[in-house]
Amino acid sequence: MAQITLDNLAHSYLADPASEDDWALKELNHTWEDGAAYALLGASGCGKSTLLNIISGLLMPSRGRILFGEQDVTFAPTAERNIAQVFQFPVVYDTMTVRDNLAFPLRNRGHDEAYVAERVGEIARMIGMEEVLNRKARGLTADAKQKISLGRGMVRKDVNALLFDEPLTVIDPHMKWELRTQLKQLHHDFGHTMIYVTHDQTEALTFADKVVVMHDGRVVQIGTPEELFERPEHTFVGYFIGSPGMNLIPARVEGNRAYIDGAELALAHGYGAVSGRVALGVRPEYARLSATEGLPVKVRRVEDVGRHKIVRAEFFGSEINVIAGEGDEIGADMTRVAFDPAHVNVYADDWRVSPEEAA
Ligand SMILES: Nc1ncnc2c1ncn2[C@@H]1O[C@H](COP(=O)(O)OP(=O)(O)OP(=O)(O)O)[C@@H](O)[C@H]1O
Repeated sequence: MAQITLDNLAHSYLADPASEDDWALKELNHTWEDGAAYALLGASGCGKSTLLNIISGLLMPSRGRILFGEQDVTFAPTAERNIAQVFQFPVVYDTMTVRDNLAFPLRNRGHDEAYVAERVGEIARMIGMEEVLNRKARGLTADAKQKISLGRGMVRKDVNALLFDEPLTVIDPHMKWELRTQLKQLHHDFGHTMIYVTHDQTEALTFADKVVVMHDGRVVQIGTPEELFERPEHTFVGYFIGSPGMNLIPARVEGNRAYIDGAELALAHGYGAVSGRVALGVRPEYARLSATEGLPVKVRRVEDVGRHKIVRAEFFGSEINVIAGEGDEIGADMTRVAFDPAHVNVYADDWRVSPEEAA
């Protein structure tokens, strides 16, 4: 297992990049801790595969270095990096049995048969394939084959890192949850450094210790699921994570006051002079409708989604979402919305502004 350091890393697919937009991966400095589980999360085209391919050695970066531990592997081929990879679609040997597929990476490294048998047994148990170890992979469902790919990716204990590129794409929805849970358990048991690429926030948040959120070729935040929820560093994180995402309310901020179209709101913290395109970010979970308190709002629609209600409303000409409890009555007198001040974030030009006392 190794710590992975990305040092001034950047990549452009163009020979002669001129503007910011020409960089598929904008400059990135970060150390991925040894043994941690990371998810790389972002919308299609944001640069996830570019970063993963640089880490795996399929792509040489235009700038910067990548280190595994102390070793500079920037220009080392994939085979020399000692990593295991699991891709979107299963990569299995159809003519081999499930057992031989799982054993392949170990035999390849010259492990003795006793160790191979023990380890294959352990992995088969974890992916629930003990009963089919002697079957040929041919004829198994796509789900089962992808489980073999996952098992094969995890069979070696001595890899520097395990890289997953949207590995649950072909998995039946009802099995996704189960496999994700198993992966988390495997990570817990074996302590591999894992990097898991996905555009699905649920996958990212349930799998990872730390989520790396990418937007437009840039890493906009690296944080625990809780940090991403409570303190999105960029409006994209607020919008992309959460269902519905964070409300963004254009405002003017002076000290510990915010002004929305002339209406005044007290903030929990003081801010310096905030300039640029300023907005308040409030998650729907931290907004509540009231008959007496808060600023005026017009309820447009209430969606009952089972565990809670999503209220779609109009607030100073824009849409605002509020999450209400399952049993909450949304009466006609609910014409105000109040925010929990401790959970209001301030943004300037899309980046979160730190409160003065915390700066
Ligand atoms: N081989 C390539 N040549 C030129 N441009 C590329 C190449 N591969 C990717 N790009 C561009 O680089 C940007 C980042 O793409 P990348 O595939 O890394 O994103 P992604 O987040 O992995 O997307 P997806 O989830 O759709 O795979 C995109 O604008 C894409 O069009």
